[in-house]
Amino acid sequence: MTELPERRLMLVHAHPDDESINNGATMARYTAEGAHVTLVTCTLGERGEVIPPELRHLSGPALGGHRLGELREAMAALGVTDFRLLGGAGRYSDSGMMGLPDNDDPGCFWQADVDQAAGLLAEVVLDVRPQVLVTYDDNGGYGHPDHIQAHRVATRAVELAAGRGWDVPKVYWNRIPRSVAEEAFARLERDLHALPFDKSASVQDVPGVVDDGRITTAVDGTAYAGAKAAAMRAHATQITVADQPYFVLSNELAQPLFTTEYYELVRGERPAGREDDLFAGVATGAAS
Ligand SMILES: CC(=O)N[C@H]1[C@@H](O[C@@H]2[C@H](O)[C@H](O)[C@@H](O)[C@H](O)[C@H]2O)O[C@H](CO)[C@@H](O)[C@@H]1O
Ligand SMILES: [Zn+2]
Repeated sequence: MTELPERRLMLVHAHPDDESINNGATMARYTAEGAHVTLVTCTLGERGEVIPPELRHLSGPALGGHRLGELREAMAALGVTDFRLLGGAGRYSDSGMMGLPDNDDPGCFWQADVDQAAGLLAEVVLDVRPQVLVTYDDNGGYGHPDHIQAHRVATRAVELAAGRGWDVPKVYWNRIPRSVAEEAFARLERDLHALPFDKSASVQDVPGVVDDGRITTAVDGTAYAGAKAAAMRAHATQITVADQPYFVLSNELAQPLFTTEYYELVRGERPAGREDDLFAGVATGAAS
């Protein structure tokens, strides 16, 4: 077995694109600093909408394979080489937005047996032995069934791995401090006229916004802003990125592109003040 670097970060996401939107700068920074970054994506996003008219023919079952290609391109932009589909490509399909009949598809992630899926993820945890794992909060950030399920499966996988030889020292949820979101949207209102977008989202539309007091960690990824934007652009069916740090999803509502990425520590000793490093306070060391 090859020896892994001393610092190992694992991220668990629902669809191809979530990793770049939420953690692109973090992934690029830690990869550049020599940490091992492992991404596990739970579905291929087969039920996504397609933004560019010239790609609209990809809507439907073929979209999953195309989005896997987008994911590969995004990982190349971030320098991440270890990215995996939970249970293998196509094991769990995209469940669609909450409340749609798609949620009842027996093969979709929302219908997955959580313990079974967590067992598959625990195998990856035991393989990588991360000191840090990042996922969504219990509402999946914004209530999408695949995001909620990713939270549940990741949380259960950490429990299973702890009983099988690897206790993940730190688990974080993706967050954005309310004051930062409000300031960014105020700036967006001033900049909107110069953007290729007509409408702006609002703070309430952004996943994971919480009061500043819940934020434990801010990772400054400013130096990796270009890599994050390139990774988001790689997901061209889902995201349109402006020349300035703003983007839209298929709902065409502009929102800020953050290059300082924020987290809430939910497993591990909560720091007295705000951390600037996900690995703060953990013993690191090679794993083999
Ligand atoms: C960022 C994210 O989680 N995207 C999901 C989401 O896509 C949204 C959905 O199509 C919604 O109807 C649109 O208004 C919104 O703009 C989209 O971002 O859900 C998709 C279907 O489950 C999923 O494929 C996509 O990755
Ligand atoms: Zn998603």
